[in-house]
Amino acid sequence: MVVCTGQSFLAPYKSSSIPGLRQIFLRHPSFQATRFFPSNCPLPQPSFSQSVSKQAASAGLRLFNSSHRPRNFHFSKTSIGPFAPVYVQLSKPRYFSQSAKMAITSGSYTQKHKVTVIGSGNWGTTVAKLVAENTREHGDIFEEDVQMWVYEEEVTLSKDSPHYDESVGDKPQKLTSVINKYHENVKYLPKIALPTNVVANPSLQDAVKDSSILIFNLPHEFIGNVCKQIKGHIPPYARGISCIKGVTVTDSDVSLICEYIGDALGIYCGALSGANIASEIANEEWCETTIAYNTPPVDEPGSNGSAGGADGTNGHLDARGQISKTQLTPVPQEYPPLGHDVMYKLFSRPYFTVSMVSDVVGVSLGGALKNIVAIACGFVEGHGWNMTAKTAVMRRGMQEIIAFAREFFPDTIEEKTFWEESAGWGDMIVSCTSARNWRYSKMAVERGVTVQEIEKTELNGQKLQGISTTREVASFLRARGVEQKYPLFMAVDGILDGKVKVEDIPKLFRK
Ligand SMILES: NC(=O)C1=CN([C@@H]2O[C@H](COP(=O)(O)OP(=O)(O)OC[C@H]3O[C@@H](n4cnc5c(N)ncnc54)[C@H](O)[C@@H]3O)[C@@H](O)[C@H]2O)C=CC1
Ligand SMILES: O=C(CO)COP(=O)(O)O
Repeated sequence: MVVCTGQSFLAPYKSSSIPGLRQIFLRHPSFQATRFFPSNCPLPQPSFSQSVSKQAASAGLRLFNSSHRPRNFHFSKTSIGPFAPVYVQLSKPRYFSQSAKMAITSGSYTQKHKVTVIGSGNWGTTVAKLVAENTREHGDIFEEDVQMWVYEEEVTLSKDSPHYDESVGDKPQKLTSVINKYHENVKYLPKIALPTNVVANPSLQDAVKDSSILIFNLPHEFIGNVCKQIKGHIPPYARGISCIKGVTVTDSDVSLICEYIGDALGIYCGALSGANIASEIANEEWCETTIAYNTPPVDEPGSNGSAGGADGTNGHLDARGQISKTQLTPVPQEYPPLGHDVMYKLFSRPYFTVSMVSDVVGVSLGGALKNIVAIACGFVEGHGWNMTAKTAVMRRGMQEIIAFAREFFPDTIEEKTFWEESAGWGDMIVSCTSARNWRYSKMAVERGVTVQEIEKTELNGQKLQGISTTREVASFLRARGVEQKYPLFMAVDGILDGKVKVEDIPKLFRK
């Protein structure tokens, strides 16, 4: 970590002093936001950019807005004075660098990361499986066993189940006992063998105890209650990844699930989202995903936990580019440093290609809002229209997702995430052609019943996130008086309510 002040901040970065340094990236929200500059700042906002550009040129460095940075490159965050973060790109991504590998494999860390997956539905169990394969493979970084918290329920194994036991008969059994005995989640991910180091645990507090990495993977409507239960039972330095597709709204505000988790628990939490159908990935069919993780400055190697902002915070920015209210406790130095390289090792599998980025807004909103569009596609197809109508819905839907991101996260949104990442168009396409929200809303229209009824009768406990997300987003937009800007989102809400007909959708777009 290099912290510099005033106009001379580029000097330590000269290529001669840091081998491999060629480019510097400024993270634009902070760059533009005068609030990060104290009143005695010698660099007034308008001239700041020019001044920095000139210095960069004279130092032989290229200077970019951070939204232009290439994919898959690691950026370490440092500060211009105590105010604005800067991303410094070394010529190689860090998780490919020899020194980083050596540091992790040399046995210099006395602690390993313990990993807990919170949730065990269709996707939760699939992620527990792939993560457990990796904790086995990277025994130098992670504890081998992966805890998987299971919302306990009873299941009955039928006579044709390979696990049917005459002595138990058709007596109900606890789902956790069945998972731990047969290494299969017979209810939410049947017929998939789980690694034996996935340990199903019905106690949330016991499952998260001492875990430095928490993977949140359950329907978004349950996250509030789960956070309440685990608050105070996790290490203060824990870090999270949310695989949840949804948002949290009140009438006045919308927040990303990963931010909601971070604020509720006092930790940093990133987001994983992509074109990911759990059953296909569980069968090890190839797919891609996107992980957005903004390594907090306190976790940067060499920061010694003291990457302080001007106001006594530890320099971490929230999803709107403002200094976060959450005061983070650094991951202790006894653990391998928790940044892109470790997260990559935890999730990447030969059949699960991971792209690491730092745009938590794009990744989270893409994953949440495409579920509304998937429901619209199901309605349209159930009505009897085909690919051209669905394409119109997808295009309109993506327009509304981007409009939403621009309206509510104007300082931080990196629109290229929607175009270039699996969490953007990739997820839109798969969700509108083969995922549950699409499939079951199509079925609802075909059968002339509501999607809510189909969820109850056909999904065996699984949830359609698109129903609640549509409701929440529509009510938020209405409360803000901006619903006319989002005709497709509002139409889906109207159809769910029985107030709008599917065949009326095209009328919404006539000028
Ligand atoms: N299934 C998939 O292919 C994918 C799902 N996702 C996302 O992953 C998240 C989790 O979804 P799935 O794993 O598919 O879940 P699911 O829909 O398969 O299962 C529902 C889960 O909710 C749990 N549950 C029920 N009542 C509960 C309560 N009161 N408190 C806590 N948990 C309760 C059930 O035990 C079960 O584990 C969602 O946000 C979804 O959008 C993301 C990518 C792929
Ligand atoms: O998010 C998903 C695909 O990327 C899964 O969506 P469903 O919840 O509609 O199955």
